[in-house]
Amino acid sequence: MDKQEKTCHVVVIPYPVQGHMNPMIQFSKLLAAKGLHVTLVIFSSKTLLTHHDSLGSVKVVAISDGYDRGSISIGDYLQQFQATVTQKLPRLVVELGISSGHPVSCLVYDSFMAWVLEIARKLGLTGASFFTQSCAVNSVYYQIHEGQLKIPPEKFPVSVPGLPALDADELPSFVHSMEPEYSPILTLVVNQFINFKEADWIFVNTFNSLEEEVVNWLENQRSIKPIGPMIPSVYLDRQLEDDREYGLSLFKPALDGCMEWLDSKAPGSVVYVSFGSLAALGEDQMAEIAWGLRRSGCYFMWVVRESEEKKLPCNFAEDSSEKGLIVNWSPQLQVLAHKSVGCFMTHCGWNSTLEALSLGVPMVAMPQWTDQPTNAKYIADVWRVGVRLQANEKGIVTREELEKCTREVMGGERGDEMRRNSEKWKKLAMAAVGDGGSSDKNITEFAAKLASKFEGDQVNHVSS
Ligand SMILES: O=c1ccn([C@@H]2O[C@H](COP(=O)(O)OP(=O)(O)O[C@H]3O[C@H](CO)[C@@H](O)[C@H](O)[C@H]3O)[C@@H](O)[C@H]2O)c(=O)[nH]1
Repeated sequence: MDKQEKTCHVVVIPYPVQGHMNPMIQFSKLLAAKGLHVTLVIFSSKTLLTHHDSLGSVKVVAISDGYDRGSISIGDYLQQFQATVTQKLPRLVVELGISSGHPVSCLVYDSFMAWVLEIARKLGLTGASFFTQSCAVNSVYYQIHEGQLKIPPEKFPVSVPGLPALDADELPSFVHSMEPEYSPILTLVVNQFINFKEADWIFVNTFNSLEEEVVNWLENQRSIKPIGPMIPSVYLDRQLEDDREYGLSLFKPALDGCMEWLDSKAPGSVVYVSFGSLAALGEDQMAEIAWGLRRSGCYFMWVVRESEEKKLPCNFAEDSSEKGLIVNWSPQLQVLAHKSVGCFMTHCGWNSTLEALSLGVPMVAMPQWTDQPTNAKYIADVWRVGVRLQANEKGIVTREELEKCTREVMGGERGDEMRRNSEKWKKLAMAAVGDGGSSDKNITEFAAKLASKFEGDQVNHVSS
Protein backbone atom coordinates (compact mmCIF):
# COMPACT_ATOMS: atom_id res chain seq x y z
CA MET A 1 0.00 0.00 0.00
CA ASP A 2 1.60 3.32 -0.96
CA LYS A 3 1.67 6.47 1.14
CA GLN A 4 -1.22 8.11 -0.71
CA GLU A 5 -3.69 5.45 0.36
CA LYS A 6 -2.95 5.61 4.06
CA THR A 7 -5.69 7.03 6.24
CA CYS A 8 -5.63 8.21 9.81
CA HIS A 9 -6.69 5.23 11.95
CA VAL A 10 -8.57 5.53 15.26
CA VAL A 11 -9.18 2.60 17.61
CA VAL A 12 -12.29 2.98 19.78
CA ILE A 13 -12.47 0.98 23.04
CA PRO A 14 -15.79 0.98 24.95
CA TYR A 15 -16.21 -0.53 28.40
CA PRO A 16 -18.13 -3.79 27.82
CA VAL A 17 -21.69 -2.98 28.92
CA GLN A 18 -24.61 -1.99 26.71
CA GLY A 19 -24.96 1.57 28.02
CA HIS A 20 -21.31 2.30 27.24
CA MET A 21 -21.04 0.49 23.91
CA ASN A 22 -24.05 2.14 22.24
CA PRO A 23 -22.79 5.74 22.33
CA MET A 24 -19.19 4.82 21.49
CA ILE A 25 -20.29 2.72 18.52
CA GLN A 26 -22.29 5.68 17.27
CA PHE A 27 -19.25 7.91 17.74
CA SER A 28 -17.18 5.41 15.72
CA LYS A 29 -19.64 5.64 12.84
CA LEU A 30 -19.52 9.42 12.84
CA LEU A 31 -15.70 9.41 12.83
CA ALA A 32 -15.74 6.98 9.91
CA ALA A 33 -18.17 9.32 8.12
CA LYS A 34 -15.64 12.14 8.62
CA GLY A 35 -13.10 10.13 6.63
CA LEU A 36 -11.14 8.36 9.38
CA HIS A 37 -10.34 4.65 9.36
CA VAL A 38 -12.02 3.32 12.52
CA THR A 39 -11.67 0.03 14.37
CA LEU A 40 -13.90 -0.81 17.31
CA VAL A 41 -12.61 -3.18 19.99
CA ILE A 42 -15.18 -5.27 21.83
CA PHE A 43 -14.54 -7.61 24.71
CA SER A 44 -16.01 -10.90 23.75
CA SER A 45 -16.52 -13.05 26.82
CA LYS A 46 -18.43 -10.52 28.95
CA THR A 47 -20.60 -9.36 26.10
CA LEU A 48 -22.87 -11.86 24.41
CA LEU A 49 -22.62 -10.33 21.03
CA THR A 50 -23.64 -11.57 17.68
CA HIS A 51 -20.47 -11.81 15.63
CA HIS A 52 -19.84 -8.76 13.56
CA ASP A 53 -16.73 -8.11 11.47
CA SER A 54 -17.92 -4.63 10.78
CA LEU A 55 -20.68 -2.13 11.49
CA GLY A 56 -21.08 -0.06 8.36
CA SER A 57 -17.59 1.21 7.61
CA VAL A 58 -16.34 0.56 11.15
CA LYS A 59 -14.23 -2.57 11.49
CA VAL A 60 -14.92 -4.64 14.61
CA VAL A 61 -12.38 -6.83 16.44
CA ALA A 62 -13.10 -8.89 19.53
CA ILE A 63 -10.66 -9.77 22.27
CA SER A 64 -11.19 -11.49 25.60
CA ASP A 65 -11.73 -9.37 28.71
CA GLY A 66 -10.04 -12.05 30.82
CA TYR A 67 -13.32 -13.15 32.39
CA ASP A 68 -14.01 -16.89 32.40
CA ARG A 69 -17.59 -17.37 33.51
CA GLY A 70 -18.59 -18.13 37.08
CA SER A 71 -19.25 -15.61 39.77
CA ILE A 72 -16.74 -12.84 40.31
CA SER A 73 -16.88 -9.70 42.45
CA ILE A 74 -16.95 -6.34 40.68
CA GLY A 75 -13.59 -5.45 42.23
CA ASP A 76 -11.95 -8.66 40.99
CA TYR A 77 -13.51 -8.27 37.54
CA LEU A 78 -12.20 -4.73 37.18
CA GLN A 79 -8.71 -5.75 38.26
CA GLN A 80 -8.61 -8.70 35.90
CA PHE A 81 -10.03 -6.62 33.07
CA GLN A 82 -7.37 -3.92 33.46
CA ALA A 83 -4.56 -6.50 33.64
CA THR A 84 -5.79 -8.33 30.52
CA VAL A 85 -6.34 -5.21 28.44
CA THR A 86 -3.02 -3.69 29.50
CA GLN A 87 -1.29 -6.85 28.38
CA LYS A 88 -3.18 -7.42 25.10
CA LEU A 89 -4.03 -3.98 23.74
CA PRO A 90 -0.54 -2.75 22.71
CA ARG A 91 0.12 -5.73 20.46
CA LEU A 92 -3.42 -5.62 19.05
CA VAL A 93 -3.02 -1.95 18.14
CA VAL A 94 0.27 -2.58 16.35
CA GLU A 95 -1.21 -5.57 14.50
CA LEU A 96 -4.29 -3.59 13.48
CA GLY A 97 -2.03 -0.96 11.96
CA ILE A 98 -0.09 -3.54 9.98
CA SER A 99 -3.03 -5.69 8.85
CA SER A 100 -5.14 -2.73 7.72
CA GLY A 101 -2.28 -0.82 6.12
CA HIS A 102 -3.32 2.22 8.16
CA PRO A 103 -1.07 2.84 11.16
CA VAL A 104 -3.05 3.67 14.29
CA SER A 105 -2.83 7.32 15.41
CA CYS A 106 -5.30 7.55 18.25
CA LEU A 107 -7.04 5.51 20.96
CA VAL A 108 -10.52 6.69 22.00
CA TYR A 109 -11.20 4.90 25.27
CA ASP A 110 -14.10 4.82 27.70
CA SER A 111 -13.40 7.11 30.66
CA PHE A 112 -14.01 4.06 32.90
CA MET A 113 -10.68 2.87 31.45
CA ALA A 114 -8.69 6.07 31.97
CA TRP A 115 -5.56 3.93 32.38
CA VAL A 116 -5.59 3.31 28.59
CA LEU A 117 -3.99 6.76 28.25
CA GLU A 118 -0.73 5.25 29.52
CA ILE A 119 -0.87 2.63 26.75
CA ALA A 120 -1.49 5.38 24.18
CA ARG A 121 1.50 7.31 25.52
CA LYS A 122 3.82 4.27 25.37
CA LEU A 123 2.79 3.70 21.75
CA GLY A 124 3.22 7.39 20.94
CA LEU A 125 -0.48 7.83 20.10
CA THR A 126 -3.10 10.48 20.81
CA GLY A 127 -5.34 9.53 23.75
CA ALA A 128 -8.99 10.62 23.91
CA SER A 129 -11.29 9.86 26.83
CA PHE A 130 -15.02 9.37 26.18
CA PHE A 131 -17.44 9.99 29.07
CA THR A 132 -20.74 8.12 28.68
CA GLN A 133 -22.57 9.92 31.51
CA SER A 134 -23.93 13.42 31.91
CA CYS A 135 -21.68 16.39 32.48
CA ALA A 136 -23.49 17.07 35.78
CA VAL A 137 -22.71 13.59 37.09
CA ASN A 138 -19.13 13.79 35.84
CA SER A 139 -18.75 17.09 37.62
CA VAL A 140 -19.82 15.54 40.94
CA TYR A 141 -17.17 12.83 40.52
CA TYR A 142 -14.61 15.45 39.51
CA GLN A 143 -15.29 17.37 42.73
CA ILE A 144 -14.72 14.19 44.72
CA HIS A 145 -11.51 13.50 42.85
CA GLU A 146 -10.28 17.02 43.56
CA GLY A 147 -11.13 16.69 47.27
CA GLN A 148 -13.75 19.46 46.99
CA LEU A 149 -16.65 17.16 47.87
CA LYS A 150 -16.19 14.88 50.87
CA ILE A 151 -18.04 11.58 50.89
CA PRO A 152 -20.34 10.83 52.47
CA PRO A 153 -21.28 14.52 52.44
CA GLU A 154 -21.60 16.11 55.87
CA LYS A 155 -24.78 18.03 55.10
CA PHE A 156 -27.51 18.24 52.51
CA PRO A 157 -28.33 19.70 50.10
CA VAL A 158 -24.91 19.47 48.50
CA SER A 159 -23.76 22.28 46.31
CA VAL A 160 -21.60 21.55 43.27
CA PRO A 161 -20.61 24.33 40.83
CA GLY A 162 -22.91 24.50 37.82
CA LEU A 163 -25.54 22.15 39.32
CA PRO A 164 -28.74 22.77 41.26
CA ALA A 165 -28.48 22.01 44.99
CA LEU A 166 -28.73 18.23 45.39
CA ASP A 167 -30.34 16.26 48.20
CA ALA A 168 -29.07 12.80 49.12
CA ASP A 169 -31.49 11.03 46.78
CA GLU A 170 -30.53 13.35 43.91
CA LEU A 171 -26.81 12.59 44.03
CA PRO A 172 -25.24 9.65 42.19
CA SER A 173 -25.91 6.73 44.54
CA PHE A 174 -22.26 5.84 45.18
CA VAL A 175 -21.70 9.25 46.73
CA HIS A 176 -23.88 8.69 49.76
CA SER A 177 -24.60 4.95 50.02
CA MET A 178 -21.41 3.55 51.44
CA GLU A 179 -22.13 -0.13 50.98
CA PRO A 180 -18.76 -1.93 50.79
CA GLU A 181 -19.69 -3.90 47.65
CA TYR A 182 -19.98 -0.58 45.75
CA SER A 183 -16.64 0.78 46.84
CA PRO A 184 -14.81 -0.56 43.72
CA ILE A 185 -17.43 1.22 41.56
CA LEU A 186 -16.94 4.47 43.44
CA THR A 187 -13.20 4.13 42.83
CA LEU A 188 -13.92 3.42 39.16
CA VAL A 189 -16.09 6.50 38.61
CA VAL A 190 -13.75 8.82 40.52
CA ASN A 191 -10.72 7.40 38.69
CA GLN A 192 -12.18 8.63 35.42
CA PHE A 193 -10.35 11.81 36.42
CA ILE A 194 -6.87 10.40 37.24
CA ASN A 195 -5.45 11.92 34.07
CA PHE A 196 -8.30 14.26 33.14
CA LYS A 197 -5.92 17.15 32.47
CA GLU A 198 -3.36 15.07 30.58
CA ALA A 199 -5.61 13.30 28.05
CA ASP A 200 -5.40 14.93 24.62
CA TRP A 201 -9.17 15.08 24.18
CA ILE A 202 -12.15 14.75 26.50
CA PHE A 203 -15.47 13.86 24.87
CA VAL A 204 -18.78 13.91 26.74
CA ASN A 205 -22.02 12.41 25.45
CA THR A 206 -24.10 15.52 26.03
CA PHE A 207 -24.72 18.77 24.20
CA ASN A 208 -23.95 22.34 25.17
CA SER A 209 -27.45 23.72 25.47
CA LEU A 210 -28.65 20.76 27.55
CA GLU A 211 -26.13 21.27 30.36
CA GLU A 212 -24.83 24.74 29.59
CA GLU A 213 -23.92 25.86 33.10
CA VAL A 214 -22.02 22.77 34.13
CA VAL A 215 -20.40 22.35 30.70
CA ASN A 216 -19.09 25.92 31.02
CA TRP A 217 -17.83 25.29 34.53
CA LEU A 218 -16.00 22.08 33.63
CA GLU A 219 -14.69 23.74 30.47
CA ASN A 220 -12.90 26.21 32.75
CA GLN A 221 -11.00 23.35 34.36
CA ARG A 222 -9.87 22.02 30.99
CA SER A 223 -11.16 21.89 27.43
CA ILE A 224 -13.98 19.36 27.03
CA LYS A 225 -15.91 18.48 23.89
CA PRO A 226 -19.62 17.71 24.15
CA ILE A 227 -20.39 15.54 21.13
CA GLY A 228 -23.88 14.18 21.86
CA PRO A 229 -26.49 13.04 21.77
CA MET A 230 -25.00 9.86 20.30
CA ILE A 231 -28.08 8.60 18.53
CA PRO A 232 -28.31 7.23 14.97
CA SER A 233 -28.71 10.20 12.71
CA VAL A 234 -31.81 8.76 11.04
CA TYR A 235 -33.64 9.84 14.23
CA LEU A 236 -32.06 13.28 14.30
CA ASP A 237 -30.46 15.10 11.40
CA ARG A 238 -30.14 12.28 8.83
CA GLN A 239 -26.48 13.16 8.30
CA LEU A 240 -25.59 9.50 7.67
CA GLU A 241 -27.63 7.53 5.20
CA ASP A 242 -29.06 4.22 6.43
CA ASP A 243 -27.84 4.93 9.97
CA ARG A 244 -30.66 3.12 11.70
CA GLU A 245 -28.82 0.36 13.58
CA TYR A 246 -27.99 1.41 17.10
CA GLY A 247 -24.97 0.01 18.88
CA LEU A 248 -24.80 -3.74 19.27
CA SER A 249 -27.63 -5.41 21.12
CA LEU A 250 -26.75 -7.67 24.02
CA PHE A 251 -30.23 -9.15 23.73
CA LYS A 252 -32.34 -9.95 20.69
CA PRO A 253 -35.06 -7.31 20.25
CA ALA A 254 -38.64 -8.40 19.55
CA LEU A 255 -38.64 -6.22 16.45
CA ASP A 256 -41.75 -7.12 14.48
CA GLY A 257 -43.96 -7.89 17.46
CA CYS A 258 -43.31 -4.51 19.09
CA MET A 259 -43.85 -2.39 16.02
CA GLU A 260 -47.01 -4.19 14.90
CA TRP A 261 -48.45 -3.87 18.38
CA LEU A 262 -47.64 -0.14 18.49
CA ASP A 263 -49.11 0.36 15.00
CA SER A 264 -52.43 -0.91 16.31
CA LYS A 265 -52.63 1.77 19.07
CA ALA A 266 -53.81 5.38 18.96
CA PRO A 267 -51.24 8.22 18.94
CA GLY A 268 -49.88 9.04 22.39
CA SER A 269 -51.74 6.20 24.10
CA VAL A 270 -48.90 3.87 25.16
CA VAL A 271 -46.62 4.00 28.20
CA TYR A 272 -43.25 2.48 27.29
CA VAL A 273 -41.51 1.00 30.34
CA SER A 274 -37.85 -0.03 30.49
CA PHE A 275 -35.16 -0.14 33.14
CA GLY A 276 -32.17 -0.61 30.83
CA SER A 277 -29.73 -3.46 30.57
CA LEU A 278 -28.53 -3.80 34.17
CA ALA A 279 -31.10 -2.77 36.80
CA ALA A 280 -32.62 -5.64 38.81
CA LEU A 281 -35.79 -4.73 40.70
CA GLY A 282 -37.19 -6.60 43.72
CA GLU A 283 -40.23 -8.81 43.37
CA ASP A 284 -42.37 -6.43 45.49
CA GLN A 285 -41.42 -3.52 43.28
CA MET A 286 -42.19 -5.47 40.11
CA ALA A 287 -45.65 -6.26 41.48
CA GLU A 288 -46.34 -2.57 42.27
CA ILE A 289 -45.29 -1.58 38.75
CA ALA A 290 -47.50 -4.27 37.27
CA TRP A 291 -50.61 -3.25 39.24
CA GLY A 292 -49.87 0.46 38.85
CA LEU A 293 -49.71 0.10 35.07
CA ARG A 294 -52.94 -1.87 35.11
CA ARG A 295 -54.64 0.80 37.26
CA SER A 296 -53.46 3.65 34.99
CA GLY A 297 -55.79 2.28 32.33
CA CYS A 298 -53.17 3.06 29.66
CA TYR A 299 -51.74 0.70 27.11
CA PHE A 300 -48.21 -0.28 28.10
CA MET A 301 -45.19 -1.96 26.59
CA TRP A 302 -42.87 -3.21 29.32
CA VAL A 303 -39.36 -4.54 28.76
CA VAL A 304 -38.73 -7.30 31.30
CA ARG A 305 -35.38 -8.96 30.64
CA GLU A 306 -35.43 -12.76 30.67
CA SER A 307 -33.55 -12.85 33.98
CA GLU A 308 -36.29 -10.69 35.58
CA GLU A 309 -39.34 -12.50 34.21
CA LYS A 310 -39.80 -14.76 37.22
CA LYS A 311 -40.43 -11.67 39.38
CA LEU A 312 -43.65 -10.78 37.54
CA PRO A 313 -46.92 -11.53 39.35
CA CYS A 314 -48.33 -14.92 38.39
CA ASN A 315 -49.99 -14.87 34.93
CA PHE A 316 -49.63 -11.08 34.73
CA ALA A 317 -48.51 -11.08 31.08
CA GLU A 318 -51.36 -13.36 29.97
CA ASP A 319 -54.01 -11.59 32.05
CA SER A 320 -52.91 -8.15 30.78
CA SER A 321 -52.63 -9.06 27.14
CA GLU A 322 -55.49 -6.73 26.13
CA LYS A 323 -53.71 -3.69 27.52
CA GLY A 324 -50.07 -4.61 27.71
CA LEU A 325 -47.20 -6.18 25.82
CA ILE A 326 -44.26 -7.58 27.74
CA VAL A 327 -41.05 -8.15 25.79
CA ASN A 328 -37.58 -9.27 26.85
CA TRP A 329 -35.82 -6.53 24.89
CA SER A 330 -37.12 -3.87 22.52
CA PRO A 331 -35.75 -1.85 19.62
CA GLN A 332 -35.90 1.11 22.02
CA LEU A 333 -35.24 3.95 19.62
CA GLN A 334 -37.79 2.73 17.14
CA VAL A 335 -40.27 2.40 19.99
CA LEU A 336 -39.61 5.89 21.34
CA ALA A 337 -39.88 7.32 17.83
CA HIS A 338 -43.31 5.69 17.34
CA LYS A 339 -46.27 8.06 17.43
CA SER A 340 -48.28 5.75 19.71
CA VAL A 341 -45.84 6.21 22.59
CA GLY A 342 -47.09 8.89 24.99
CA CYS A 343 -44.48 8.60 27.73
CA PHE A 344 -41.44 6.65 28.85
CA MET A 345 -41.25 5.15 32.32
CA THR A 346 -37.49 4.89 32.71
CA HIS A 347 -34.72 4.07 35.19
CA CYS A 348 -33.02 7.24 33.83
CA GLY A 349 -29.89 5.58 32.45
CA TRP A 350 -28.11 8.35 30.57
CA ASN A 351 -28.68 6.82 27.13
CA SER A 352 -32.38 6.28 27.76
CA THR A 353 -32.63 9.85 29.05
CA LEU A 354 -30.89 11.30 26.00
CA GLU A 355 -32.95 9.12 23.68
CA ALA A 356 -36.24 10.32 25.19
CA LEU A 357 -35.08 13.95 25.13
CA SER A 358 -33.95 13.67 21.51
CA LEU A 359 -37.20 12.07 20.40
CA GLY A 360 -39.39 14.45 22.39
CA VAL A 361 -40.94 11.84 24.71
CA PRO A 362 -41.87 12.95 28.26
CA MET A 363 -40.78 10.71 31.11
CA VAL A 364 -41.89 9.10 34.34
CA ALA A 365 -38.60 8.83 36.19
CA MET A 366 -37.88 5.86 38.41
CA PRO A 367 -34.13 5.98 39.10
CA GLN A 368 -32.47 2.95 40.65
CA TRP A 369 -28.81 3.64 41.35
CA THR A 370 -25.51 5.06 40.00
CA ASP A 371 -25.99 8.29 37.94
CA GLN A 372 -29.76 7.78 37.58
CA PRO A 373 -30.98 9.84 40.59
CA THR A 374 -29.15 12.92 39.26
CA ASN A 375 -30.55 12.37 35.77
CA ALA A 376 -34.03 12.15 37.34
CA LYS A 377 -33.47 15.47 39.11
CA TYR A 378 -32.71 17.12 35.77
CA ILE A 379 -35.67 15.42 34.03
CA ALA A 380 -38.13 16.69 36.62
CA ASP A 381 -36.71 20.02 37.81
CA VAL A 382 -34.25 21.35 35.23
CA TRP A 383 -35.51 20.28 31.81
CA ARG A 384 -39.06 19.83 33.14
CA VAL A 385 -39.88 16.94 30.83
CA GLY A 386 -41.19 14.48 33.40
CA VAL A 387 -42.08 13.63 36.97
CA ARG A 388 -40.09 11.61 39.44
CA LEU A 389 -41.82 8.76 41.25
CA GLN A 390 -41.41 8.99 45.01
CA ALA A 391 -40.71 5.83 46.99
CA ASN A 392 -42.45 5.17 50.33
CA GLU A 393 -40.64 4.69 53.66
CA LYS A 394 -39.81 1.10 52.67
CA GLY A 395 -38.14 2.30 49.48
CA ILE A 396 -40.96 1.01 47.26
CA VAL A 397 -42.82 3.03 44.63
CA THR A 398 -46.42 2.06 45.20
CA ARG A 399 -49.03 1.27 42.57
CA GLU A 400 -50.98 4.39 43.61
CA GLU A 401 -47.96 6.65 43.09
CA LEU A 402 -47.24 5.03 39.76
CA GLU A 403 -50.85 5.39 38.62
CA LYS A 404 -51.01 9.05 39.69
CA CYS A 405 -47.75 10.08 38.01
CA THR A 406 -48.44 8.13 34.82
CA ARG A 407 -51.82 9.81 34.46
CA GLU A 408 -50.22 13.19 35.12
CA VAL A 409 -47.68 12.78 32.31
CA MET A 410 -50.04 11.08 29.84
CA GLY A 411 -52.75 13.72 30.18
CA GLY A 412 -53.56 16.90 32.03
CA GLU A 413 -52.06 20.36 32.05
CA ARG A 414 -48.68 19.40 33.44
CA GLY A 415 -48.45 16.68 30.82
CA ASP A 416 -49.02 19.29 28.10
CA GLU A 417 -46.28 21.47 29.52
CA MET A 418 -43.90 18.50 29.60
CA ARG A 419 -44.72 17.66 26.00
CA ARG A 420 -43.99 21.25 24.96
CA ASN A 421 -40.68 21.17 26.82
CA SER A 422 -39.82 17.80 25.28
CA GLU A 423 -40.36 19.25 21.82
CA LYS A 424 -38.01 22.12 22.69
CA TRP A 425 -35.20 19.76 23.78
CA LYS A 426 -35.75 17.62 20.71
CA LYS A 427 -35.13 20.65 18.50
CA LEU A 428 -32.05 21.64 20.48
CA ALA A 429 -30.65 18.09 20.27
CA MET A 430 -31.14 18.15 16.54
CA ALA A 431 -29.46 21.53 16.26
CA ALA A 432 -26.43 20.29 18.25
CA VAL A 433 -25.72 17.31 15.97
CA GLY A 434 -26.89 18.93 12.74
CA ASP A 435 -24.43 20.33 10.21
CA GLY A 436 -22.40 23.04 11.99
CA GLY A 437 -24.11 22.46 15.36
CA SER A 438 -22.03 22.54 18.57
CA SER A 439 -21.52 18.77 18.80
CA ASP A 440 -20.99 18.35 15.07
CA LYS A 441 -18.32 21.07 15.11
CA ASN A 442 -16.46 19.33 17.92
CA ILE A 443 -16.38 16.03 16.03
CA THR A 444 -15.32 17.76 12.81
CA GLU A 445 -12.54 19.59 14.66
CA PHE A 446 -11.25 16.33 16.19
CA ALA A 447 -11.28 14.48 12.86
CA ALA A 448 -9.57 17.37 11.05
CA LYS A 449 -6.83 17.86 13.68
CA LEU A 450 -6.13 14.16 13.87
CA ALA A 451 -5.96 13.85 10.07
CA SER A 452 -3.67 16.84 9.77
CA LYS A 453 -1.33 15.56 12.52
CA PHE A 454 -1.29 12.19 10.76
CA GLU A 455 -0.36 13.76 7.43
CA GLY A 456 2.38 15.79 9.13
CA ASP A 457 3.76 12.63 10.74
CA GLN A 458 3.70 10.83 7.38
CA VAL A 459 5.67 13.63 5.72
CA ASN A 460 8.24 13.64 8.55
CA HIS A 461 8.48 9.88 8.38
CA VAL A 462 9.20 9.91 4.64
CA SER A 463 11.71 12.76 4.86
CA SER A 464 13.67 11.33 7.82
O1 LIG B 1 -35.31 -3.01 25.59
C1 LIG B 1 -34.35 -2.25 25.49
C2 LIG B 1 -33.81 -1.53 26.58
C3 LIG B 1 -32.73 -0.71 26.35
N1 LIG B 1 -32.17 -0.61 25.12
C4 LIG B 1 -31.00 0.27 24.88
O2 LIG B 1 -30.00 -0.01 25.87
C5 LIG B 1 -29.36 1.19 26.25
C6 LIG B 1 -29.45 1.29 27.75
O3 LIG B 1 -28.63 2.33 28.20
P1 LIG B 1 -29.00 3.21 29.48
O4 LIG B 1 -30.34 3.77 29.35
O5 LIG B 1 -27.90 4.20 29.68
O6 LIG B 1 -29.09 2.18 30.66
P2 LIG B 1 -28.08 1.05 31.25
O7 LIG B 1 -28.03 -0.09 30.35
O8 LIG B 1 -28.58 0.80 32.60
O9 LIG B 1 -26.66 1.83 31.28
C7 LIG B 1 -25.61 1.93 32.22
O10 LIG B 1 -24.70 2.87 31.60
C8 LIG B 1 -25.19 4.20 31.43
C9 LIG B 1 -24.08 5.01 30.76
O11 LIG B 1 -22.93 5.04 31.53
C10 LIG B 1 -25.60 4.80 32.77
O12 LIG B 1 -26.14 6.09 32.58
C11 LIG B 1 -26.63 3.88 33.44
O13 LIG B 1 -27.04 4.39 34.69
C12 LIG B 1 -26.01 2.50 33.59
O14 LIG B 1 -26.89 1.62 34.26
C13 LIG B 1 -30.08 2.33 25.54
O15 LIG B 1 -29.30 2.77 24.47
C14 LIG B 1 -31.37 1.72 25.05
O16 LIG B 1 -31.83 2.24 23.82
C15 LIG B 1 -32.70 -1.29 24.05
O17 LIG B 1 -32.21 -1.19 22.92
N2 LIG B 1 -33.77 -2.09 24.28
